[in-house]
Amino acid sequence: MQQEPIVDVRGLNHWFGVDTARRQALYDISLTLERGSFTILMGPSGSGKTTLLTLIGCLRAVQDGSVRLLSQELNGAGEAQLVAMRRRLGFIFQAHNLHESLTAAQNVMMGAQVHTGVPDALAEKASVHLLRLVGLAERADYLPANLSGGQKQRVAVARALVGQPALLLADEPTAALDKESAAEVVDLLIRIGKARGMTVLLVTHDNRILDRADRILTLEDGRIVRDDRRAPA
Ligand SMILES: Nc1ncnc2c1ncn2[C@@H]1O[C@H](COP(=O)(O)OP(=O)(O)OP(=O)(O)O)[C@@H](O)[C@H]1O
Repeated sequence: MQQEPIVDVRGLNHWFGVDTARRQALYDISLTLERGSFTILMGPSGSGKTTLLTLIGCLRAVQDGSVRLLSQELNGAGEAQLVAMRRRLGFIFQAHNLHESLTAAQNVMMGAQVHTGVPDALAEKASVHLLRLVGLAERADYLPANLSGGQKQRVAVARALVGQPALLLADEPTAALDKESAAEVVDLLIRIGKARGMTVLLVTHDNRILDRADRILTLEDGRIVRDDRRAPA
């Protein structure tokens, strides 16, 4: 039996503003994301990438069309359902958004606690494991101020993964990184994503990482204008 996709978007439209200021940002978007796939969403500034990512990520309400996420319809979902769905996702943003007063391990632990309300001892164990996975076991007790940009983003990756999300949404996660750190972060996401069967949707302008995706979706003026797939490496 064919598994339902992790994300199934049909005929999605979205508008911002009211009255004469009302502007359509997305037009009739349809796409599916299969389990374990790594998809890059690219396109010029203002083309609607973040809007689409935030709709799929339950960070804004669906106005028109259908978004099915982990087999649940988001159009018409109440705030409580959206909050519950968000807990099942992982997010990484351009700014790592780490708490400066907490160590790397504590930042990752917070991710575990927000997601699952698991006991401290278990959350700590999971955090240590994740930091090892992203190559930062030695720096678990460092504050963010004492980590490089790439290391901070790797902590953010660990934090996003600690809740074992089925879907990871990343918005420009490599924009602030040098070439080597950007490649490291993307390779980590791919390696861990494949190992866990996690689906990744990554918004980027960063041409340096395009060749790593299974699939590249291109948005222009709120429409998907290209859908390039390549055989997994
Ligand atoms: N909160 C908002 N209020 C009004 N208009 C918005 C809002 N957010 C986005 N828009 C508009 O919707 C369109 C799509 O924006 P969006 O941020 O999704 O594009 P993007 O492709 O992610 O751009 P960038 O690469 O610059 O981040 C743009 O025209 C933008 O001005």
